[in-house]
Amino acid sequence: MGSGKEYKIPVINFSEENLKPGSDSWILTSKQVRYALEEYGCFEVTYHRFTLQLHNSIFGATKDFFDLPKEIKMRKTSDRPGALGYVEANPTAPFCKSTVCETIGIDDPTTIEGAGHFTNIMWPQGNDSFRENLHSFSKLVAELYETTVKMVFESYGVQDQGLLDSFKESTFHLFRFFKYKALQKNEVDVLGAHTDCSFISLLHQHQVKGLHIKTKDGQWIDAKPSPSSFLVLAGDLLMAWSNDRVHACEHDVIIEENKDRYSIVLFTFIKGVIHVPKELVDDEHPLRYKPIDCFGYEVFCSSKGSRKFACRVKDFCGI
Ligand SMILES: O=C(O)CCC(=O)C(=O)O
Ligand SMILES: [Fe+2]
Repeated sequence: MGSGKEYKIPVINFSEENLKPGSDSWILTSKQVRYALEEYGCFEVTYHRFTLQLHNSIFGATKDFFDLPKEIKMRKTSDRPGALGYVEANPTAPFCKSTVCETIGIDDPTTIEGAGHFTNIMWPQGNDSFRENLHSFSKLVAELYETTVKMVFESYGVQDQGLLDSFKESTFHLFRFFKYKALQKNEVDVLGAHTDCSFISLLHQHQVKGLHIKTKDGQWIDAKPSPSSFLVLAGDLLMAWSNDRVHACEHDVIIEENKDRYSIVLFTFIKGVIHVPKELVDDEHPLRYKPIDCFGYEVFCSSKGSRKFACRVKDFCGI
């Protein structure tokens, strides 16, 4: 089939040793990250600080949320333009084509205030364990994001520490829990192939498989769930920032099992405008994108009516 090449999503270990900036193993790991993002638009990352206990407690919290009555889940939690809170299976909705999926968006879960704000709306009487799980888990995933960004900057020779710091300070985190209700036998449910409009998305699945990744030459490969790893996916904004060096990862969720499937995604955006760094523009790679208003792009994507809109980022800000 295709080129006959056997594809496997690259696995990269963010061990303590590999994460010492400047060390040989840091440089090697950064090269692996860049290669994976350019060739696959994604990689699987194992992280020494991520324990089985954290995996179990965050999915416990996810289930607690979805067990709430629908009228509570539907409460408004954000005034941000373009924010989508609770979304239920609706094959005509731009965001959720699946017939069995429900999902909730949580703004800013890495701050105590953000985690507390969401928790208090859903549980006005308080739910300390939910708030704690949400906050500690999302902070850990944000560490993976920050390390990935630092490695990407360095591996492209973007040395401006001010630029890196301002990226870090202006990152906006949007967390999403997903539940796909168990299917009846012989049914198949599909979310719809798409790339994310984020800068980077970090995804974690619970037991039931479903995520598929499309390779550059059009083959689909399974991204199997693992309790100890995350998938790091390049979104449209990273592709644009890299002046098309990084490949935005096209993916889909296809469910074939008659068990509930849970997944969690941390979508990261940059508040404000980003531009292609000068280090990534040369004769071979002329500038392909105008400066990008990241939230404007998110609103543009959700207003398009379809997640399949081809190469949305080029329509939004391509040159
Ligand atoms: O449920 C999943 O595993 C992924 C969901 C997804 O790709 C998305 O919402 O962008
Ligand atoms: Fe996605």
